[in-house]
Amino acid sequence: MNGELKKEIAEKLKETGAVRFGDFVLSSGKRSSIYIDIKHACTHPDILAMIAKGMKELADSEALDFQRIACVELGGVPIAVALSLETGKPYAIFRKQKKDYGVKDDLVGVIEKGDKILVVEDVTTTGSSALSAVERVRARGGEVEAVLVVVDREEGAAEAFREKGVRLIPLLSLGDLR
Ligand SMILES: O=P(O)(O)OC[C@H]1O[C@H](OP(=O)(O)OP(=O)(O)O)[C@H](O)[C@@H]1O
Ligand SMILES: O=C(O)c1cc(=O)[nH]c(=O)[nH]1
Repeated sequence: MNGELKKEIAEKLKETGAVRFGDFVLSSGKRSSIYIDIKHACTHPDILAMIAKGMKELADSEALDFQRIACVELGGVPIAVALSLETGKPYAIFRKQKKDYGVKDDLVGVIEKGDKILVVEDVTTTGSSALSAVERVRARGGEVEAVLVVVDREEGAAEAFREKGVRLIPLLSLGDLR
């Protein structure tokens, strides 16, 4: 991704109040004095469009080869949808929990055996949420090409993915937003 776009995204995130300071409990149970609210930022169409453009540029510059995009609800959803529009590639969403009515599945969309999948996520801290997508893609016979994340907090996710043989590619790191 070009350096200008990266800077522009970081500035926009700060301007819209996506970088919050306080006392936060994170999804993993860890505490933090900073919280990056990409879900909120993505409600602004100009920021969402920039994120999608940045992810497409990053995927192109890393020569990522994929047929589909996948994510876990909720944070990954607007990103997967926007990147799908930007690339023309279909997306799939893993529910946090399987529904016990209707189609009774944990997947919205399609993942075929042998498909190369790009997993997208809003924020990685431990990486646990995005890893659940990696595991579920693999369980369906898909191959994870990489995980693209808007902000990696650099708190262990890259190592966790490396152990699973997956590359974590961040648009931004926490340090870019302080
Ligand atoms: O890398 P991790 O330690 O898994 O933390 C990051 C995850 O936590 C947040 O989601 P959250 O669990 O708050 O759920 P939500 O998307 O439904 O708000 C965030 O959107 C990531 O998905
Ligand atoms: O780890 C988390 O839950 C988390 C951290 C953060 O900065 N932003 C977010 O949406 N989730």
